[in-house]
Amino acid sequence: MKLKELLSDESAFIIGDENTEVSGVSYDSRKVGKDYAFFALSGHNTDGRKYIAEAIANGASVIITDSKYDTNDAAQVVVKDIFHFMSLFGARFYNYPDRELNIMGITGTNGKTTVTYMIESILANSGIECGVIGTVNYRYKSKVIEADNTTPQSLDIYKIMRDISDSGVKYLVMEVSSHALSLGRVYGIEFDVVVFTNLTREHLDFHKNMDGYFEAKSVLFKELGAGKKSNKKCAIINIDDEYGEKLLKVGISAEIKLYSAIKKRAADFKAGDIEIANNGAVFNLIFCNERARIRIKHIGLHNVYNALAALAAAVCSGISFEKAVEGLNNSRQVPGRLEKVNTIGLGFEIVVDYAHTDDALENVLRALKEIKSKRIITVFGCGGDRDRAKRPLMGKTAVEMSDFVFVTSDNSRKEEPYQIILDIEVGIKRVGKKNYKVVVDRETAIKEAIMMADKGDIVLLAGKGHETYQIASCGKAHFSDVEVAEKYIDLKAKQKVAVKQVGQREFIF
Ligand SMILES: CC(=O)N[C@H]1[C@@H](OP(=O)(O)OP(=O)(O)OC[C@H]2O[C@@H](n3ccc(=O)[nH]c3=O)[C@H](O)[C@@H]2O)O[C@H](CO)[C@@H](O)[C@@H]1O[C@H](C)C(=O)N[C@@H](C)C(=O)N[C@H](CCC(=O)O)C(=O)O
Ligand SMILES: Nc1ncnc2c1ncn2[C@@H]1O[C@H](COP(=O)(O)OP(=O)(O)OP(=O)(O)O)[C@@H](O)[C@H]1O
Repeated sequence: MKLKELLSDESAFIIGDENTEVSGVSYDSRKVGKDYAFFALSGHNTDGRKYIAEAIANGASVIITDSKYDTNDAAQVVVKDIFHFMSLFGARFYNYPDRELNIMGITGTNGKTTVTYMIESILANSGIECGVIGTVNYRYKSKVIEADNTTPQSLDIYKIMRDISDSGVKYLVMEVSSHALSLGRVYGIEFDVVVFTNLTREHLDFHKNMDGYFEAKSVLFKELGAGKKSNKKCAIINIDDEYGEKLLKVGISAEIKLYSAIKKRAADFKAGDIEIANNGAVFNLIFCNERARIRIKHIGLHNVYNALAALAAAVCSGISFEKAVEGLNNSRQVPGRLEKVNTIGLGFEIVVDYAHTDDALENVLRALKEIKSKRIITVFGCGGDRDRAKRPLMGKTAVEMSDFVFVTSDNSRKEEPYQIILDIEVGIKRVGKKNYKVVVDRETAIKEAIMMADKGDIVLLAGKGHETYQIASCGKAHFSDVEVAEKYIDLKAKQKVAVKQVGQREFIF
Protein backbone atom coordinates (compact mmCIF):
# COMPACT_ATOMS: atom_id res chain seq x y z
CA MET A 1 0.00 0.00 0.00
CA LYS A 2 1.32 3.47 -0.82
CA LEU A 3 1.52 6.16 1.86
CA LYS A 4 -0.68 8.50 -0.19
CA GLU A 5 -3.51 5.91 -0.16
CA LEU A 6 -3.45 6.01 3.63
CA LEU A 7 -3.68 9.77 3.90
CA SER A 8 -6.90 11.61 3.62
CA ASP A 9 -8.09 15.15 4.12
CA GLU A 10 -6.79 15.53 7.71
CA SER A 11 -4.23 18.28 8.10
CA ALA A 12 -0.93 16.49 7.59
CA PHE A 13 2.39 17.87 6.41
CA ILE A 14 4.34 15.37 4.31
CA ILE A 15 8.10 15.42 3.98
CA GLY A 16 9.47 12.95 1.44
CA ASP A 17 7.89 10.61 -1.06
CA GLU A 18 4.17 10.00 -0.72
CA ASN A 19 4.55 6.90 -2.89
CA THR A 20 6.56 5.24 -0.10
CA GLU A 21 5.41 1.68 0.48
CA VAL A 22 3.71 0.89 3.84
CA SER A 23 3.45 -2.79 4.75
CA GLY A 24 2.71 -2.50 8.48
CA VAL A 25 1.89 -0.01 11.23
CA SER A 26 3.15 0.29 14.81
CA TYR A 27 3.52 2.74 17.67
CA ASP A 28 6.25 0.61 19.25
CA SER A 29 9.75 0.73 17.72
CA ARG A 30 10.41 -2.79 19.01
CA LYS A 31 7.60 -4.19 16.86
CA VAL A 32 8.52 -2.31 13.67
CA GLY A 33 9.38 -4.38 10.56
CA LYS A 34 10.36 -3.61 6.98
CA ASP A 35 8.40 -0.76 5.39
CA TYR A 36 6.37 0.00 8.49
CA ALA A 37 4.82 3.34 9.39
CA PHE A 38 5.98 4.21 12.92
CA PHE A 39 3.89 6.51 15.13
CA ALA A 40 6.11 8.38 17.60
CA LEU A 41 3.65 8.90 20.46
CA SER A 42 4.37 11.05 23.46
CA GLY A 43 3.75 8.77 26.41
CA HIS A 44 3.40 8.98 30.16
CA ASN A 45 6.78 7.36 30.84
CA THR A 46 8.82 8.23 27.80
CA ASP A 47 8.58 9.91 24.39
CA GLY A 48 8.15 7.79 21.27
CA ARG A 49 10.29 10.31 19.38
CA LYS A 50 13.31 8.93 21.24
CA TYR A 51 12.78 5.64 19.39
CA ILE A 52 12.52 6.99 15.85
CA ALA A 53 16.14 6.04 15.03
CA GLU A 54 15.51 2.51 16.32
CA ALA A 55 12.27 2.28 14.30
CA ILE A 56 14.13 3.33 11.14
CA ALA A 57 16.90 0.83 11.90
CA ASN A 58 14.19 -1.85 12.23
CA GLY A 59 12.85 -0.98 8.77
CA ALA A 60 10.37 1.91 9.19
CA SER A 61 9.77 3.64 5.86
CA VAL A 62 7.47 6.33 7.28
CA ILE A 63 7.64 8.26 10.55
CA ILE A 64 4.53 9.95 11.88
CA THR A 65 5.09 12.64 14.50
CA ASP A 66 3.46 15.72 15.93
CA SER A 67 6.57 17.83 15.47
CA LYS A 68 9.18 17.67 12.71
CA TYR A 69 12.03 15.23 13.23
CA ASP A 70 15.37 15.68 11.54
CA THR A 71 15.90 12.67 9.24
CA ASN A 72 16.29 11.84 5.56
CA ASP A 73 16.12 8.11 6.15
CA ALA A 74 12.32 7.82 6.03
CA ALA A 75 9.32 9.73 4.73
CA GLN A 76 7.69 11.82 7.42
CA VAL A 77 4.15 12.89 8.16
CA VAL A 78 3.75 15.69 10.68
CA VAL A 79 0.26 15.91 12.18
CA LYS A 80 -1.56 18.01 14.74
CA ASP A 81 -3.31 15.32 16.75
CA ILE A 82 -1.29 12.14 16.43
CA PHE A 83 -3.73 9.92 18.39
CA HIS A 84 -6.70 10.89 16.21
CA PHE A 85 -4.59 10.63 13.08
CA MET A 86 -3.34 7.19 14.11
CA SER A 87 -6.89 5.89 14.51
CA LEU A 88 -7.98 7.15 11.08
CA PHE A 89 -4.77 5.79 9.53
CA GLY A 90 -5.42 2.41 11.20
CA ALA A 91 -8.97 2.38 9.81
CA ARG A 92 -7.64 2.84 6.28
CA PHE A 93 -4.69 0.45 6.69
CA TYR A 94 -6.98 -2.36 7.91
CA ASN A 95 -9.70 -1.36 5.44
CA TYR A 96 -12.48 -0.34 7.84
CA PRO A 97 -13.23 -3.63 9.62
CA ASP A 98 -15.59 -1.71 11.95
CA ARG A 99 -17.95 -1.30 9.00
CA GLU A 100 -18.13 -5.08 8.62
CA LEU A 101 -19.01 -5.67 12.29
CA ASN A 102 -21.96 -4.95 14.54
CA ILE A 103 -20.18 -3.19 17.41
CA MET A 104 -21.46 -2.68 20.93
CA GLY A 105 -19.40 -0.32 23.12
CA ILE A 106 -19.89 -0.41 26.89
CA THR A 107 -18.71 2.45 29.05
CA GLY A 108 -19.15 3.55 32.67
CA THR A 109 -17.13 3.29 35.88
CA ASN A 110 -18.37 -0.15 36.89
CA GLY A 111 -20.06 -3.05 35.19
CA LYS A 112 -18.41 -2.92 31.76
CA THR A 113 -16.79 -6.36 31.98
CA THR A 114 -19.86 -7.99 33.50
CA VAL A 115 -22.13 -6.52 30.82
CA THR A 116 -19.84 -7.74 28.02
CA TYR A 117 -19.90 -11.27 29.46
CA MET A 118 -23.69 -11.18 29.73
CA ILE A 119 -24.05 -9.96 26.14
CA GLU A 120 -21.65 -12.68 24.99
CA SER A 121 -23.88 -15.28 26.70
CA ILE A 122 -27.03 -13.81 25.16
CA LEU A 123 -25.53 -13.84 21.67
CA ALA A 124 -24.20 -17.39 22.14
CA ASN A 125 -27.70 -18.50 23.13
CA SER A 126 -28.91 -17.19 19.77
CA GLY A 127 -26.14 -19.06 17.99
CA ILE A 128 -24.17 -15.86 17.33
CA GLU A 129 -20.43 -15.77 17.86
CA CYS A 130 -18.90 -12.50 18.95
CA GLY A 131 -15.50 -11.02 19.58
CA VAL A 132 -14.88 -9.38 22.96
CA ILE A 133 -12.36 -6.68 23.83
CA GLY A 134 -12.08 -5.90 27.54
CA THR A 135 -10.26 -6.00 30.84
CA VAL A 136 -10.06 -9.79 31.20
CA ASN A 137 -8.78 -10.50 27.66
CA TYR A 138 -9.48 -9.99 23.96
CA ARG A 139 -11.13 -13.07 22.47
CA TYR A 140 -12.93 -14.44 19.42
CA LYS A 141 -13.53 -17.97 18.21
CA SER A 142 -10.97 -20.04 20.17
CA LYS A 143 -8.38 -17.26 20.17
CA VAL A 144 -7.57 -15.52 23.47
CA ILE A 145 -5.19 -12.56 23.54
CA GLU A 146 -3.81 -11.27 26.85
CA ALA A 147 -5.13 -7.78 27.63
CA ASP A 148 -2.63 -5.02 28.53
CA ASN A 149 -5.39 -2.45 28.55
CA THR A 150 -9.16 -2.59 28.89
CA THR A 151 -9.35 -0.74 25.59
CA PRO A 152 -6.14 -1.05 23.56
CA GLN A 153 -4.55 1.53 21.25
CA SER A 154 -6.47 2.25 18.04
CA LEU A 155 -4.02 0.35 15.81
CA ASP A 156 -4.45 -2.76 17.96
CA ILE A 157 -8.23 -2.43 17.93
CA TYR A 158 -8.29 -2.17 14.14
CA LYS A 159 -5.98 -5.18 13.81
CA ILE A 160 -8.18 -7.28 16.13
CA MET A 161 -11.33 -6.11 14.33
CA ARG A 162 -9.82 -7.10 10.98
CA ASP A 163 -8.95 -10.57 12.33
CA ILE A 164 -12.41 -10.95 13.90
CA SER A 165 -14.18 -10.00 10.69
CA ASP A 166 -11.92 -12.20 8.54
CA SER A 167 -12.68 -15.15 10.83
CA GLY A 168 -16.36 -14.80 9.89
CA VAL A 169 -17.54 -13.33 13.21
CA LYS A 170 -20.04 -10.50 12.75
CA TYR A 171 -20.41 -9.06 16.28
CA LEU A 172 -17.97 -7.30 18.57
CA VAL A 173 -18.60 -6.32 22.19
CA MET A 174 -16.07 -3.83 23.49
CA GLU A 175 -15.39 -2.19 26.84
CA VAL A 176 -14.58 1.46 26.25
CA SER A 177 -12.58 3.04 29.05
CA SER A 178 -12.47 6.75 29.78
CA HIS A 179 -8.71 6.72 29.12
CA ALA A 180 -9.41 5.31 25.66
CA LEU A 181 -11.96 8.02 24.97
CA SER A 182 -9.64 10.79 26.19
CA LEU A 183 -6.64 9.44 24.32
CA GLY A 184 -8.42 8.90 21.01
CA ARG A 185 -8.09 5.11 21.06
CA VAL A 186 -11.59 4.62 19.62
CA TYR A 187 -11.66 7.83 17.56
CA GLY A 188 -13.65 7.26 14.35
CA ILE A 189 -14.70 3.69 15.21
CA GLU A 190 -18.27 3.23 14.01
CA PHE A 191 -20.23 1.81 16.95
CA ASP A 192 -23.78 0.55 16.49
CA VAL A 193 -24.92 0.36 20.10
CA VAL A 194 -23.33 2.14 23.05
CA VAL A 195 -24.14 1.60 26.71
CA PHE A 196 -23.64 3.82 29.75
CA THR A 197 -23.65 1.89 33.04
CA ASN A 198 -22.84 4.48 35.72
CA LEU A 199 -20.33 7.10 36.77
CA THR A 200 -18.76 7.25 40.21
CA ARG A 201 -15.45 8.57 41.44
CA GLU A 202 -12.48 6.91 39.75
CA HIS A 203 -9.41 7.84 37.68
CA LEU A 204 -9.39 11.42 38.96
CA ASP A 205 -5.58 11.32 38.86
CA PHE A 206 -6.08 11.37 35.08
CA HIS A 207 -9.33 13.28 34.54
CA LYS A 208 -8.78 15.77 37.42
CA ASN A 209 -12.46 16.07 38.37
CA MET A 210 -15.84 14.43 37.79
CA ASP A 211 -16.70 16.93 35.04
CA GLY A 212 -13.58 15.91 33.12
CA TYR A 213 -14.35 12.25 33.70
CA PHE A 214 -17.94 12.71 32.49
CA GLU A 215 -16.77 14.70 29.45
CA ALA A 216 -14.52 11.78 28.45
CA LYS A 217 -17.37 9.27 28.75
CA SER A 218 -19.79 11.45 26.83
CA VAL A 219 -17.56 11.40 23.72
CA LEU A 220 -18.77 7.87 22.94
CA PHE A 221 -22.34 9.15 22.82
CA LYS A 222 -21.70 12.43 21.03
CA GLU A 223 -19.86 10.67 18.21
CA LEU A 224 -22.38 7.86 17.81
CA GLY A 225 -23.87 7.84 14.32
CA ALA A 226 -21.01 9.65 12.59
CA GLY A 227 -19.54 7.59 9.76
CA LYS A 228 -20.64 5.53 6.82
CA LYS A 229 -22.79 2.79 8.37
CA SER A 230 -26.41 3.38 7.44
CA ASN A 231 -28.14 1.17 10.04
CA LYS A 232 -29.97 2.54 13.07
CA LYS A 233 -27.69 3.41 16.02
CA CYS A 234 -28.76 3.14 19.63
CA ALA A 235 -27.58 4.66 22.91
CA ILE A 236 -28.58 2.77 26.06
CA ILE A 237 -28.47 4.75 29.29
CA ASN A 238 -28.91 3.93 32.97
CA ILE A 239 -31.37 6.66 33.89
CA ASP A 240 -31.15 5.85 37.62
CA ASP A 241 -27.62 7.28 37.59
CA GLU A 242 -27.40 11.07 37.87
CA TYR A 243 -24.79 11.14 35.09
CA GLY A 244 -27.12 9.08 32.90
CA GLU A 245 -29.56 11.94 33.15
CA LYS A 246 -26.81 14.41 32.31
CA LEU A 247 -25.88 12.35 29.27
CA LEU A 248 -29.30 12.98 27.77
CA LYS A 249 -28.31 16.60 27.36
CA VAL A 250 -25.03 16.13 25.44
CA GLY A 251 -26.70 15.90 22.03
CA ILE A 252 -26.99 12.28 20.96
CA SER A 253 -28.04 11.83 17.34
CA ALA A 254 -29.24 8.24 17.68
CA GLU A 255 -32.15 6.38 19.18
CA ILE A 256 -32.01 6.48 23.00
CA LYS A 257 -33.21 3.63 25.22
CA LEU A 258 -33.31 4.07 28.97
CA TYR A 259 -33.14 1.45 31.70
CA SER A 260 -34.11 1.71 35.33
CA ALA A 261 -34.33 -0.64 38.30
CA ILE A 262 -35.03 0.83 41.69
CA LYS A 263 -36.02 4.37 40.87
CA LYS A 264 -39.52 4.58 39.50
CA ARG A 265 -38.40 6.31 36.34
CA ALA A 266 -40.00 6.22 32.91
CA ALA A 267 -37.72 3.85 31.07
CA ASP A 268 -37.78 1.44 28.14
CA PHE A 269 -36.29 -1.47 30.09
CA LYS A 270 -37.41 -1.76 33.69
CA ALA A 271 -36.76 -4.20 36.51
CA GLY A 272 -39.29 -4.78 39.27
CA ASP A 273 -40.03 -7.19 42.12
CA ILE A 274 -36.32 -7.73 42.67
CA GLU A 275 -35.27 -10.54 44.96
CA ILE A 276 -31.62 -10.98 45.84
CA ALA A 277 -30.68 -14.42 47.10
CA ASN A 278 -27.34 -16.04 47.88
CA ASN A 279 -27.33 -17.87 44.58
CA GLY A 280 -28.36 -15.00 42.33
CA ALA A 281 -31.05 -12.43 41.63
CA VAL A 282 -34.62 -12.80 40.40
CA PHE A 283 -36.64 -9.93 38.96
CA ASN A 284 -39.36 -8.97 36.51
CA LEU A 285 -38.15 -7.35 33.33
CA ILE A 286 -40.49 -5.19 31.34
CA PHE A 287 -39.83 -3.91 27.83
CA CYS A 288 -42.72 -2.39 25.80
CA ASN A 289 -45.47 -5.00 26.00
CA GLU A 290 -43.10 -7.80 26.86
CA ARG A 291 -42.52 -9.07 30.37
CA ALA A 292 -40.36 -11.87 31.72
CA ARG A 293 -39.14 -13.24 35.04
CA ILE A 294 -35.33 -13.16 34.98
CA ARG A 295 -33.13 -15.45 37.07
CA ILE A 296 -29.44 -14.63 36.93
CA LYS A 297 -26.72 -16.42 38.84
CA HIS A 298 -25.06 -13.10 39.72
CA ILE A 299 -25.85 -11.72 43.16
CA GLY A 300 -26.45 -8.10 44.10
CA LEU A 301 -28.56 -5.23 42.83
CA HIS A 302 -25.66 -3.96 40.72
CA ASN A 303 -25.91 -7.13 38.66
CA VAL A 304 -29.61 -6.48 38.06
CA TYR A 305 -28.48 -3.21 36.45
CA ASN A 306 -25.83 -5.06 34.46
CA ALA A 307 -28.44 -7.56 33.28
CA LEU A 308 -30.77 -4.75 32.14
CA ALA A 309 -27.91 -3.11 30.22
CA ALA A 310 -26.94 -6.37 28.55
CA LEU A 311 -30.48 -7.27 27.60
CA ALA A 312 -31.14 -3.80 26.21
CA ALA A 313 -27.93 -3.91 24.14
CA ALA A 314 -28.84 -7.31 22.74
CA VAL A 315 -32.42 -6.33 21.89
CA CYS A 316 -31.22 -3.11 20.23
CA SER A 317 -28.79 -5.22 18.21
CA GLY A 318 -31.63 -7.27 16.79
CA ILE A 319 -31.92 -10.22 19.21
CA SER A 320 -35.52 -11.12 20.05
CA PHE A 321 -36.67 -10.34 23.60
CA GLU A 322 -37.47 -13.99 24.22
CA LYS A 323 -34.04 -15.20 23.09
CA ALA A 324 -32.29 -12.44 25.01
CA VAL A 325 -34.11 -13.41 28.20
CA GLU A 326 -33.18 -17.05 27.70
CA GLY A 327 -29.53 -16.11 27.12
CA LEU A 328 -29.44 -13.85 30.15
CA ASN A 329 -30.84 -16.59 32.36
CA ASN A 330 -28.01 -18.83 31.18
CA SER A 331 -25.26 -16.22 31.40
CA ARG A 332 -22.02 -17.52 32.79
CA GLN A 333 -19.90 -16.55 35.77
CA VAL A 334 -17.63 -13.60 35.09
CA PRO A 335 -14.05 -14.40 36.17
CA GLY A 336 -13.16 -12.52 39.34
CA ARG A 337 -16.56 -10.90 39.79
CA LEU A 338 -18.16 -12.34 42.94
CA GLU A 339 -16.42 -15.59 42.04
CA LYS A 340 -16.73 -18.22 44.76
CA VAL A 341 -13.73 -20.26 45.85
CA ASN A 342 -14.44 -23.86 46.83
CA THR A 343 -14.09 -24.04 50.62
CA ILE A 344 -14.36 -27.85 50.61
CA GLY A 345 -17.03 -28.05 53.26
CA LEU A 346 -15.37 -25.79 55.85
CA GLY A 347 -18.69 -24.03 56.36
CA PHE A 348 -17.77 -20.50 55.33
CA GLU A 349 -17.62 -18.80 51.92
CA ILE A 350 -14.82 -17.05 50.08
CA VAL A 351 -15.68 -14.59 47.34
CA VAL A 352 -13.17 -12.95 44.99
CA ASP A 353 -14.28 -9.65 43.47
CA TYR A 354 -12.67 -6.96 41.32
CA ALA A 355 -14.12 -4.08 43.38
CA HIS A 356 -11.42 -1.40 43.36
CA THR A 357 -13.45 1.76 43.82
CA ASP A 358 -15.43 2.78 46.89
CA ASP A 359 -18.68 2.52 44.93
CA ALA A 360 -17.88 -1.00 43.71
CA LEU A 361 -16.82 -2.05 47.22
CA GLU A 362 -20.03 -0.65 48.64
CA ASN A 363 -22.13 -2.49 46.03
CA VAL A 364 -20.39 -5.78 46.61
CA LEU A 365 -20.55 -5.52 50.39
CA ARG A 366 -24.22 -4.59 50.19
CA ALA A 367 -24.82 -7.64 48.00
CA LEU A 368 -22.98 -9.86 50.50
CA LYS A 369 -24.87 -8.35 53.42
CA GLU A 370 -28.13 -9.38 51.78
CA ILE A 371 -26.97 -12.97 51.99
CA LYS A 372 -27.43 -13.82 55.62
CA SER A 373 -23.95 -14.41 56.91
CA LYS A 374 -22.50 -14.42 60.41
CA ARG A 375 -19.61 -12.06 59.69
CA ILE A 376 -18.07 -10.45 56.62
CA ILE A 377 -14.27 -10.42 56.67
CA THR A 378 -12.84 -8.20 53.94
CA VAL A 379 -9.31 -8.19 52.54
CA PHE A 380 -8.48 -5.24 50.30
CA GLY A 381 -5.85 -2.69 49.30
CA CYS A 382 -5.52 0.17 46.83
CA GLY A 383 -3.42 0.51 43.69
CA GLY A 384 -0.30 2.63 43.62
CA ASP A 385 0.41 5.46 41.12
CA ARG A 386 -3.34 5.91 40.69
CA ASP A 387 -6.13 8.08 42.13
CA ARG A 388 -5.08 8.68 45.76
CA ALA A 389 -8.32 10.29 46.83
CA LYS A 390 -10.31 7.07 46.63
CA ARG A 391 -8.10 5.34 49.23
CA PRO A 392 -9.67 6.83 52.40
CA LEU A 393 -13.12 6.41 50.87
CA MET A 394 -12.48 2.71 50.29
CA GLY A 395 -11.12 2.39 53.83
CA LYS A 396 -14.25 3.97 55.27
CA THR A 397 -16.60 1.79 53.18
CA ALA A 398 -14.71 -1.39 54.06
CA VAL A 399 -14.75 -0.93 57.86
CA GLU A 400 -18.29 0.41 57.96
CA MET A 401 -19.74 -2.45 55.94
CA SER A 402 -17.58 -5.37 57.15
CA ASP A 403 -17.22 -7.01 60.53
CA PHE A 404 -13.47 -7.19 60.17
CA VAL A 405 -11.03 -5.86 57.57
CA PHE A 406 -7.48 -6.79 56.61
CA VAL A 407 -5.94 -3.76 54.92
CA THR A 408 -3.25 -4.95 52.55
CA SER A 409 -1.50 -4.34 49.21
CA ASP A 410 -2.90 -4.30 45.67
CA ASN A 411 -0.58 -3.45 42.77
CA SER A 412 1.40 -0.85 44.70
CA ARG A 413 3.44 -0.21 41.53
CA LYS A 414 6.20 2.33 42.21
CA GLU A 415 4.70 3.50 45.51
CA GLU A 416 5.66 2.25 48.95
CA PRO A 417 2.82 -0.17 49.97
CA TYR A 418 2.76 1.08 53.55
CA GLN A 419 2.31 4.66 52.35
CA ILE A 420 -0.81 3.62 50.42
CA ILE A 421 -2.14 1.87 53.51
CA LEU A 422 -1.63 5.05 55.53
CA ASP A 423 -3.87 6.87 53.02
CA ILE A 424 -6.50 4.14 53.48
CA GLU A 425 -6.24 4.45 57.28
CA VAL A 426 -7.06 8.17 57.08
CA GLY A 427 -10.62 7.21 56.05
CA ILE A 428 -10.84 4.47 58.66
CA LYS A 429 -9.71 6.73 61.49
CA ARG A 430 -12.11 9.44 60.37
CA VAL A 431 -15.04 7.15 61.23
CA GLY A 432 -13.35 5.94 64.41
CA LYS A 433 -13.53 2.22 63.60
CA LYS A 434 -11.09 -0.28 65.10
CA ASN A 435 -12.25 -3.45 63.36
CA TYR A 436 -9.22 -3.79 61.13
CA LYS A 437 -5.64 -4.99 60.94
CA VAL A 438 -2.87 -3.90 58.60
CA VAL A 439 -1.09 -6.83 56.96
CA VAL A 440 1.09 -5.43 54.18
CA ASP A 441 1.78 -8.76 52.47
CA ARG A 442 -1.36 -9.77 50.55
CA GLU A 443 -0.78 -13.52 50.81
CA THR A 444 -0.40 -13.27 54.60
CA ALA A 445 -3.54 -11.11 54.81
CA ILE A 446 -5.55 -13.71 52.86
CA LYS A 447 -4.13 -16.48 55.05
CA GLU A 448 -5.07 -14.63 58.24
CA ALA A 449 -8.59 -13.93 56.95
CA ILE A 450 -9.11 -17.59 56.10
CA MET A 451 -7.74 -18.74 59.45
CA MET A 452 -10.07 -16.29 61.20
CA ALA A 453 -13.16 -17.42 59.26
CA ASP A 454 -15.68 -19.61 60.99
CA LYS A 455 -18.94 -21.36 60.06
CA GLY A 456 -21.39 -18.95 58.39
CA ASP A 457 -18.80 -16.24 57.64
CA ILE A 458 -18.02 -14.73 54.24
CA VAL A 459 -14.46 -13.74 53.33
CA LEU A 460 -14.35 -11.10 50.60
CA LEU A 461 -11.05 -10.82 48.71
CA ALA A 462 -11.53 -7.51 46.92
CA GLY A 463 -9.63 -5.62 44.26
CA LYS A 464 -7.76 -8.12 42.14
CA GLY A 465 -10.57 -10.22 40.70
CA HIS A 466 -9.35 -12.14 37.63
CA GLU A 467 -5.82 -10.71 37.82
CA THR A 468 -2.99 -13.20 38.00
CA TYR A 469 -0.28 -10.76 38.97
CA GLN A 470 0.87 -8.31 41.59
CA ILE A 471 2.79 -5.23 40.45
CA ALA A 472 5.24 -3.74 42.96
CA SER A 473 8.41 -1.65 42.70
CA CYS A 474 10.41 -4.84 42.11
CA GLY A 475 8.29 -5.71 39.04
CA LYS A 476 5.34 -7.91 38.09
CA ALA A 477 5.04 -11.28 39.85
CA HIS A 478 2.48 -14.05 39.54
CA PHE A 479 -0.31 -13.66 42.11
CA SER A 480 -3.86 -14.92 42.10
CA ASP A 481 -6.34 -14.38 44.95
CA VAL A 482 -8.14 -17.58 43.96
CA GLU A 483 -4.95 -19.67 44.02
CA VAL A 484 -3.78 -18.20 47.33
CA ALA A 485 -7.22 -18.77 48.86
CA GLU A 486 -7.22 -22.38 47.67
CA LYS A 487 -3.77 -22.92 49.22
CA TYR A 488 -4.92 -21.79 52.67
CA ILE A 489 -8.30 -23.49 52.43
CA ASP A 490 -6.37 -26.67 51.85
CA LEU A 491 -4.11 -25.93 54.84
CA LYS A 492 -7.08 -25.14 57.07
CA ALA A 493 -8.86 -28.34 56.00
CA LYS A 494 -5.72 -30.39 56.76
CA GLN A 495 -5.32 -28.69 60.14
CA LYS A 496 -8.96 -29.48 60.90
CA VAL A 497 -8.44 -33.15 60.03
CA ALA A 498 -5.26 -33.23 62.14
CA VAL A 499 -7.06 -31.68 65.11
CA LYS A 500 -9.89 -34.20 64.69
CA GLN A 501 -7.44 -37.11 64.55
CA VAL A 502 -5.59 -35.91 67.62
CA GLY A 503 -8.95 -35.51 69.34
CA GLN A 504 -10.02 -39.05 68.41
CA ARG A 505 -6.77 -40.55 69.65
CA GLU A 506 -7.17 -38.74 72.92
CA PHE A 507 -10.67 -40.13 73.12
CA ILE A 508 -9.52 -43.71 72.35
CA PHE A 509 -6.70 -43.75 74.85
C1 LIG B 1 -1.40 6.12 30.88
C2 LIG B 1 -1.61 5.29 29.66
O1 LIG B 1 -2.66 5.27 29.09
N1 LIG B 1 -0.56 4.57 29.28
C3 LIG B 1 -0.64 3.72 28.09
C4 LIG B 1 0.44 4.15 27.12
O2 LIG B 1 1.65 3.95 27.78
P1 LIG B 1 2.66 5.13 28.06
O3 LIG B 1 2.05 6.45 27.73
O4 LIG B 1 3.17 4.92 29.43
O5 LIG B 1 3.81 4.79 27.03
P2 LIG B 1 5.35 5.06 27.27
O6 LIG B 1 5.95 3.89 27.92
O7 LIG B 1 5.53 6.40 27.84
O8 LIG B 1 5.87 5.06 25.75
C5 LIG B 1 5.58 6.12 24.84
C6 LIG B 1 5.62 5.57 23.45
O9 LIG B 1 6.97 5.13 23.17
C7 LIG B 1 6.91 3.88 22.58
N2 LIG B 1 8.16 3.15 22.83
C8 LIG B 1 8.59 2.93 24.10
C9 LIG B 1 9.74 2.19 24.32
C10 LIG B 1 10.48 1.69 23.22
O10 LIG B 1 11.51 1.02 23.34
N3 LIG B 1 10.00 1.96 21.98
C11 LIG B 1 8.87 2.67 21.76
O11 LIG B 1 8.50 2.87 20.61
C12 LIG B 1 5.70 3.21 23.22
O12 LIG B 1 5.19 2.14 22.43
C13 LIG B 1 4.72 4.36 23.28
O13 LIG B 1 3.99 4.48 22.08
O14 LIG B 1 0.40 3.32 25.99
C14 LIG B 1 0.59 1.91 26.28
C15 LIG B 1 0.57 1.15 24.95
O15 LIG B 1 -0.64 1.27 24.33
C16 LIG B 1 -0.51 1.45 27.21
O16 LIG B 1 -0.38 0.07 27.48
C17 LIG B 1 -0.42 2.27 28.47
O17 LIG B 1 -1.41 1.86 29.35
C18 LIG B 1 -0.93 1.61 30.71
C19 LIG B 1 -0.50 0.15 30.85
C20 LIG B 1 -2.02 1.90 31.70
O18 LIG B 1 -1.92 1.53 32.84
N4 LIG B 1 -3.06 2.55 31.28
C21 LIG B 1 -4.21 2.78 32.11
C22 LIG B 1 -4.16 4.11 32.79
C23 LIG B 1 -5.41 2.70 31.17
O19 LIG B 1 -5.37 3.08 30.02
N5 LIG B 1 -6.47 2.15 31.72
C24 LIG B 1 -7.71 1.99 31.00
C25 LIG B 1 -8.76 1.29 31.87
C26 LIG B 1 -9.07 2.00 33.10
C27 LIG B 1 -10.21 1.32 33.85
O20 LIG B 1 -11.37 1.48 33.44
O21 LIG B 1 -9.94 0.64 34.86
C28 LIG B 1 -7.53 1.05 29.82
O22 LIG B 1 -8.26 1.20 28.83
O23 LIG B 1 -6.72 0.13 29.94
N1 LIG C 1 -23.33 -1.96 37.67
C1 LIG C 1 -22.47 -1.88 38.67
N2 LIG C 1 -22.53 -0.86 39.56
C2 LIG C 1 -21.66 -0.73 40.57
N3 LIG C 1 -20.67 -1.61 40.82
C3 LIG C 1 -20.54 -2.65 39.97
C4 LIG C 1 -21.42 -2.84 38.86
N4 LIG C 1 -21.05 -3.95 38.21
C5 LIG C 1 -19.97 -4.42 38.84
N5 LIG C 1 -19.66 -3.66 39.91
C6 LIG C 1 -18.52 -3.78 40.83
O1 LIG C 1 -17.38 -3.33 40.10
C7 LIG C 1 -16.40 -4.38 39.96
C8 LIG C 1 -15.88 -4.39 38.55
O2 LIG C 1 -16.93 -4.87 37.73
P1 LIG C 1 -16.71 -4.97 36.17
O3 LIG C 1 -15.39 -5.58 35.94
O4 LIG C 1 -17.88 -5.59 35.54
O5 LIG C 1 -16.65 -3.42 35.83
P2 LIG C 1 -15.68 -2.65 34.86
O6 LIG C 1 -16.42 -1.43 34.48
O7 LIG C 1 -15.29 -3.54 33.75
O8 LIG C 1 -14.44 -2.31 35.76
P3 LIG C 1 -12.94 -2.01 35.25
O9 LIG C 1 -13.01 -0.94 34.23
O10 LIG C 1 -12.26 -1.54 36.46
O11 LIG C 1 -12.43 -3.27 34.68
C9 LIG C 1 -17.14 -5.66 40.30
O12 LIG C 1 -16.23 -6.59 40.78
C10 LIG C 1 -18.15 -5.19 41.28
O13 LIG C 1 -17.52 -5.05 42.52
